Amino acid sequence: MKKNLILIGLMGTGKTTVGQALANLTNWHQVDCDQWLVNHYGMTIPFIFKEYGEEKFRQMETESLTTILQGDCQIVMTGGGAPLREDNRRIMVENGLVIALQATAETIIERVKMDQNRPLLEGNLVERVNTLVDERKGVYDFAQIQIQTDGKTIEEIVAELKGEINKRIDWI
Ligand SMILES: Nc1ncnc2c1ncn2[C@@H]1O[C@H](COP(=O)(O)OP(=O)(O)OP(=O)(O)O)[C@@H](O)[C@H]1O
Ligand SMILES: O=C(O)C1=C[C@@H](O)[C@@H](O)[C@H](O)C1
Ligand SMILES: [Mg+2]
Repeated sequence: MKKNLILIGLMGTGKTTVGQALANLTNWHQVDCDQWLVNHYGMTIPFIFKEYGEEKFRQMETESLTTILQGDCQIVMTGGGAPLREDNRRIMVENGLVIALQATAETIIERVKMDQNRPLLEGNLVERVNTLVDERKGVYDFAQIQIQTDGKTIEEIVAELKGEINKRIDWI
């Protein structure tokens, strides 16, 4: 199996933050798929949603993920909706170890409330997050590792994650 650690989870579950900590631990290259997509296409995510719609964004996301996962020894932080597509789920499990970060709606709301960069959360934040948590039930279950993050510090999450990773592989 390729040495990619692939983080999945809803917006605000901590993929970027935990991914950075994992990258420090491994010295592997970290790739934030949302950021990669923005750089590659030269457009912000809110702009893509507004001008081209979600379906076009999903297509760009699949193309980005496919290219990124051709690499090896990477910490890959995926977009929150990447696991919605069967193709994306398949290329993730084929190209690394998939880790799902979980958090309750309350935790997510607390973490993302100051940030305006998430088009799917526009409007009533509490309602939008609760709806997404409901709609996405089961979507992240395919990951080999599941980590609950509520009430835990990044250090605690990384320590738990390291233990789970080491049960399966000896990469870190
Ligand atoms: N365990 C935690 N404890 C406290 N704050 C956290 C924790 N994890 C993440 N955060 C904070 O929550 C916010 C969202 O985290 P982060 O950007 O890592 O989430 P994400 O899963 O990458 O979200 P997105 O899918 O929108 O990119 C950040 O401000 C981050 O500092
Ligand atoms: O959960 C989602 O569908 C999204 C999450 C973000 O990471 C971005 O990829 C985009 O805002 C869509
Ligand atoms: Mg992120």
